[in-house]
This record gives sequence, structure tokens and C-alpha cells, in this order.
Amino acid sequence: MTATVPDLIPHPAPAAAPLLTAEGVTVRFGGVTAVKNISLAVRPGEILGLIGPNGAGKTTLFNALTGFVRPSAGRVTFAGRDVTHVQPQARAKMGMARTFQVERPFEDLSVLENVLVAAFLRHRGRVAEDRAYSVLERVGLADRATQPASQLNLARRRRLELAKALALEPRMLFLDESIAGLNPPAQQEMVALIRTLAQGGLGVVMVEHIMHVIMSLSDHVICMAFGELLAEGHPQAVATHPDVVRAYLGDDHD
Ligand SMILES: Nc1ncnc2c1ncn2[C@@H]1O[C@H](COP(=O)(O)OP(=O)(O)OP(=O)(O)O)[C@@H](O)[C@H]1O
Repeated sequence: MTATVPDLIPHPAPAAAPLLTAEGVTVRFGGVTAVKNISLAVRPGEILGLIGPNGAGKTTLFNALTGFVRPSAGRVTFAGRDVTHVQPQARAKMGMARTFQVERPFEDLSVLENVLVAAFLRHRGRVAEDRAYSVLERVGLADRATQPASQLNLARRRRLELAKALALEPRMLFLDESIAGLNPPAQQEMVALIRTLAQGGLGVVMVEHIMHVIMSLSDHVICMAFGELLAEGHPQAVATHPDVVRAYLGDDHD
């Protein structure tokens, strides 16, 4: 009779199903193919960084994922549903929230009221107010709740932009250059905040030009150039990939 050998080798937990997928997404503007046949997957709690030189197609891909641009070909799914042709607002209600590169709060409304506008898409009355306030606490703006949005500095405007997205209670967050332009301490605070949100289970797609931010935050990086996938994988592997180095520095630096 053979003794049962205890299973001492830890098995990794099975990977969660992707929350967001893109399959062969292509976007053409007239004669320009801004995004060519890009596929990706983001799981809950995972941060995907999109990088690439100017004009690479990052924003266009980001807009195709969030519904602000219609793909010419390919498919986008969220939580197992085909959302390729779903409008941005309907996607937001489904749990896909985005921030904008140029933040655009209602300047005359208070910080809390700005977040309430988003919270009202999910809840009514007192519940919406409580949710909005707790989101402000989460992003460190609770002490500014009654201040007009117009009085916020850039770092706080970015936090307000994030708070508006979080008030939608998303499962997937799309961040369009949330960190560029901030001073180093504010960058660090934003990095810590985004990391905490992902650890809480949010999937994140971020377009960001600051390389060290992308490198430290992302679990997975996609580098594009001329609309195409140049390299993808672990941040360090992508950053040192010869094609990526060439795309950023130009062929003169070979
Ligand atoms: N609405 C549009 N109409 C026509 N061409 C467009 C449109 N939007 C983007 N493009 C073109 O698509 C290509 C990709 O642009 P996109 O803005 O997606 O790149 P990007 O990687 O986000 O660049 P950047 O880092 O400079 O923001 C560029 O050649 C751009 O000129």
C-alpha cells in the first residue's frame, strides 16, 4: 500500500477571467490607420500600461476601449459582454469609468457636487451623498468638499477627476495621463492611490508618458508604434526591448 504523499508544492491560484478584452482592434481615420490589430486582456486587480512615442495610437486605442471612438474592425468585451458598439455612458453604467487628460470639472460647483453628479448615476439622495463623500475621503479631498472646483490646484483637480470616475463604482478604470505634469510628491501620491485601487480589485488601463511611473505601476505593458504592437509583457522586458528602445530614440542611436 502506498502512503499518500502530501501535496507540498503550492499551486498558484487560477487566474481570474479577464474583465476587459480587445481582439484585433483596428481604427482607421480616412486613409490613416491609427490602431492596427491590437489585442489585449486585463484581469481584475491588474494594471495595464500603454506606452509608445507620440502618434503611436495610444489615445485612439484608449478611446476605442472606452467607446469614444468606433473601431473599424475587432471586438471589445467587458465582463464577458461584447461592448464594441456600446456608447461611453452605457459603458460607464456597466462599470467602465475613465478620466480625461484635460480634466473638466464643473468649475462653479463644489468639489462634493462634482462627485455627486457621477454618484447620482448609481444612487439617489442620501446614499449618493454618502458615496460621494466616501470617494472624496478615498482620494484625499474630503477637506475640500465645499470648495469650488475652480479653486483646486492641478494635483487636486486630477484627484477630483479620479473621484468622479470612482463615484461610478467601476470595476475597470481607464486613466488618461493622470500623472503627467504633477510634481514628484504629487506623482508619488497618485501612484500610491492607483496601486491601492488595483489592490482592491479594480482593473486599470493607463496611458502615461512618464516612463518610471508606468514601469513601477504596471503589471503588463503594451508598447505601440505607428498603430501597431511593438512589444508587450513585463515592464522591464518591454523597456529594454531593442525595438522599443529604437522607437523612442530613433534609428540614429542604434
Ligand atoms: N480624429 C482623428 N482623425 C484623423 N487622424 C487622427 C485622429 N485621431 C488621431 N489621429 C491620428 O492617428 C494617429 C495616432 O494618434 P494618437 O493620438 O492615438 O497617438 P498617441 O500615441 O496617443 O500620441 P500622443 O502620445 O502624441 O498623444 C496619429 O497619426 C494621429 O494623427
